[in-house]
Amino acid sequence: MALSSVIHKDTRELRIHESLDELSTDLADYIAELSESCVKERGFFCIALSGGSLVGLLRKICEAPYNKTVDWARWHFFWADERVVSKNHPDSNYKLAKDGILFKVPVIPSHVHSMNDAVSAEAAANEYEFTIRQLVRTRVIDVSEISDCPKFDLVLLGMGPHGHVASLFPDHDALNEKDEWVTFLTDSPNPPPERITFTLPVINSASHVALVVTGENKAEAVKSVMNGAGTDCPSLPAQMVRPTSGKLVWFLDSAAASQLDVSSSS
Ligand SMILES: O=C(O)[C@H](O)[C@@H](O)[C@H](O)[C@H](O)COP(=O)(O)O
Repeated sequence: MALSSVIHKDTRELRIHESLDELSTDLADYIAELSESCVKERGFFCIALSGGSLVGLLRKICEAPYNKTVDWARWHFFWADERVVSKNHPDSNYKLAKDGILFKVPVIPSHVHSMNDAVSAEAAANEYEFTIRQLVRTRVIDVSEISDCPKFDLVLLGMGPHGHVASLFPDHDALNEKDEWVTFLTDSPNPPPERITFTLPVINSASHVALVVTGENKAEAVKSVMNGAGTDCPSLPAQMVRPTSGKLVWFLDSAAASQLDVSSSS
């Protein structure tokens, strides 16, 4: 598989691909390797998904050889964010993952930790945090040595054209949430207005975070994030994603990377 270029920007790794097919294969390789090492080390692989184009780019991990070689029975699925709609609604991130991934590979139904769609956003957020707390207590989910936050093995995020990640939008109060692991919003600038989301402390406590960003309309935000200094940048939530002790990888296509200076590529 031809990896177009790998760039290191301080602690971030950028993997830039000429085609979406290459990107999807590299993403599958990356996740399969991570799953293997986490299962060997801890017996589980805890992965949190977001919505959007990311899910389509996970298609290769559902195909040969990964559909047979990955130890799916050890996977636990979570959502980094969810829209407050019923699970069979076209806007549901659970439905997106169910149709795009969960139907295609041998997952264990009790390992699929989706959010409750039958209660209010607030109740569903509280319930989800409670579920995560139980799984931290039993060490299905690892715990951060630095905070008492859950340490997901992998949090997969997309990024909106204005730099939002999960359901953390530019200049929104949810970016300031330091105590809760899961929060909710009723005024999302993108429809639907009600959403549930991991908070930044949880995202930044993960042992691996991958941002999967494609398309020309993301190029400017990608450039701003890469050139921005510091993480105190509520106008650009993606810049606030900097795992405390974990690894951060950006999977980009050449359109999303088109405004970057790639002269330092290796
Ligand atoms: O439910 C959501 O809205 C998503 O989790 C959101 O954070 C998404 O990942 C970005 O908006 C990027 O989406 P695209 O890749 O489709 O642009």
